[in-house]
This record gives sequence, structure tokens and C-alpha cells, in this order.
Amino acid sequence: MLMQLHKVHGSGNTFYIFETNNEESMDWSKLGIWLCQKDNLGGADGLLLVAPSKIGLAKMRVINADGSEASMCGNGLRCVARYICEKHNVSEALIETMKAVLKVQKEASIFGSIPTYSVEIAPVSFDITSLPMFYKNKQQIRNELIEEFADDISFTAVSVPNPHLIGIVQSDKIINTQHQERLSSKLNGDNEYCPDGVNVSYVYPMDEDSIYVRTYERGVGFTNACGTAMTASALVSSIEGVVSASKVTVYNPGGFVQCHVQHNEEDYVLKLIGNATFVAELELNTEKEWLWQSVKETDEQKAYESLISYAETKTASIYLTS
Ligand SMILES: N[C@@H](CCC[C@H](N)C(=O)O)C(=O)O
Repeated sequence: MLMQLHKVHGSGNTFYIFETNNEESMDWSKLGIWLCQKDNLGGADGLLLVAPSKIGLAKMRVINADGSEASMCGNGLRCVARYICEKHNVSEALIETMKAVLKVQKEASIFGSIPTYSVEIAPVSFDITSLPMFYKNKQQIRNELIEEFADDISFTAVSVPNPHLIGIVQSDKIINTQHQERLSSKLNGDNEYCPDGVNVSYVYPMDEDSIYVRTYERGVGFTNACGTAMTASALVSSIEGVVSASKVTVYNPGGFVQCHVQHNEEDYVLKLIGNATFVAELELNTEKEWLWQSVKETDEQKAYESLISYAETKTASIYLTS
């Protein structure tokens, strides 16, 4: 069989898109692990399956690099939004995900002529059992020091609906990646707090309408960007008064996105806006062992690189310790 795939990225968070009419036709976990290996065309963060839906224009399923399945992926949904909108020649659509049917929309470009899409991020819950997470019989963890995790970082646990632990980092403009890696490895291994693992983000406040976010993704590891994490970080930053604007620019190691955040008591309206870049079209021959039959790069990545250099200039004063 010859499979047609697209290699895409949202903010440097890289995926393969594959459309199927038969969700039972293959072991997607095995395919996801194979596609995401670093020595296979540079690897990727996940596989996005596009399948028919009875309640939306399409369904998106998210397979992480380790083969586990995630309930949602913000950067991935922007890429699937573009794929579906271009296929059906529409500028907005509803796409079914594991836990919600979400609105997606073509938007004016965030930078130059880069194709840009917005996606709704929902549902939001601060009830820690929704992650699931367990800590001292608490129902919520909101901007709290947790002595078992760190002595100088305040954490919030939130599901959107995939699970996130968001830490606001204040000290000396440093995001300590070693500390983040140690904590993330602990919470994504056999542990008493997050039995299904968790996406861990450290947030550095930049100014009244921008933050920098570095994410260690469940099932992946450190990633250039995680869309749901950036949106959850913008929400937490807004609730905690770290930013005052409702339109937050979120910088990350792969570029930047915009997150629109509205909250009123327990009512949250979140929108993630950013690039949906198609890097290559590929054919995979699965007849015997899996072999790439053809790989055709587009020229979209060149345009994206100008956005990265803009983002790098903006974040030059933030440094990461390894
Ligand atoms: N990269 C994603 C999130 C992917 C899923 C995540 N690793 C999980 O297991 O929850 C995004 O852009 O939101």
C-alpha cells in the first residue's frame, strides 16, 4: 500500500497528517512511533489522524511520539484545520476531537504571508481529578508552591482537556531546563501525583501582553512548542495577573502564537492562533518493510524562518540553563 502523508508544523511542533476512512486499518501507535524516530527524516512530535466524523467536518486523533494517544493537540489542530478547510474549500469548520467538537477558522496572517488558523481550546477544568492528578486530597492547585516539586515555582494544574501543570518562573530570567526535565520525568514516570503523566510548562513573564513558555510534553519530551500548553499558560497568566491583556503573545523555542483569553468566574473562552505550515508531501510504501517512496518539500519553511528570527530577537534576553 502507498500511504500519502503530509509533514506539517505549528510553531515548530512537528507532525505527520494521515487521512483514513478506516480507523481500524492499522496499528496507529506503531506507525506514530516509527514516524517520530529522530533518525527517520528528523522525526516528529506526533501523528495526526484525520477520519470521517458524524458530528464535525472531520475527526482528529492525536498519537504522541511514544505511541500513546492524547485527547487534544492545539498546534496539531491548526494544521488539521488548514488541511480540512483547503480540502472542502471553506474558511471555518467544526472538528471532532476525543472530548469535544471544536471550531477552527482561517485567520489573517500573524506574520508576513504565513498561513494562519485559529482553534478553540475547550473544555477547561481546574479540578485536578480531570487531569487526573492527586495531591493531599486537594480539589485544585492554583498558583501554589508545592514543596515536593520546587521551592520557588508556583504551579497551577489545569486540563484543556489534556493535562497541564503550569509553573510561573520568576527568578533571574532563567528557565532551568534541568529542573524542568527532572520534575517532568518524575511526573511522567511511575508516580503518585499524575498516574497518566502530564505536560509540564515553565512560563517566564515578559511584559503586560507577552510570556515565554517552554514545555516538556507527555509522551514526547521537550518540544519547540505545545499549543494547548501555551493557551493554558496564557489563561493562568491572565488569571494570576501576570499579564493584563486578553490577547497574549506567547513566545516559545519554535516561534510564537497568539492566545485569546476570556474568563468570567468558571466560564473560559480560549482561542489559539498561529501558523499552520506544510513542510513536505510524502508517500510511504508499506508493502514489505516501511519505506519512503517519495518526499517532496514545499517552500513554506523558508517563509516561516523569518518569523523565527523575529521571535528570537524578542526573546534574546531570556536564557535557558541546560
Ligand atoms: N503538542 C500538543 C499536545 C500533544 C498532546 C500531549 N503530548 C498530551 O499527551 O497531552 C499541543 O500542541 O497541544
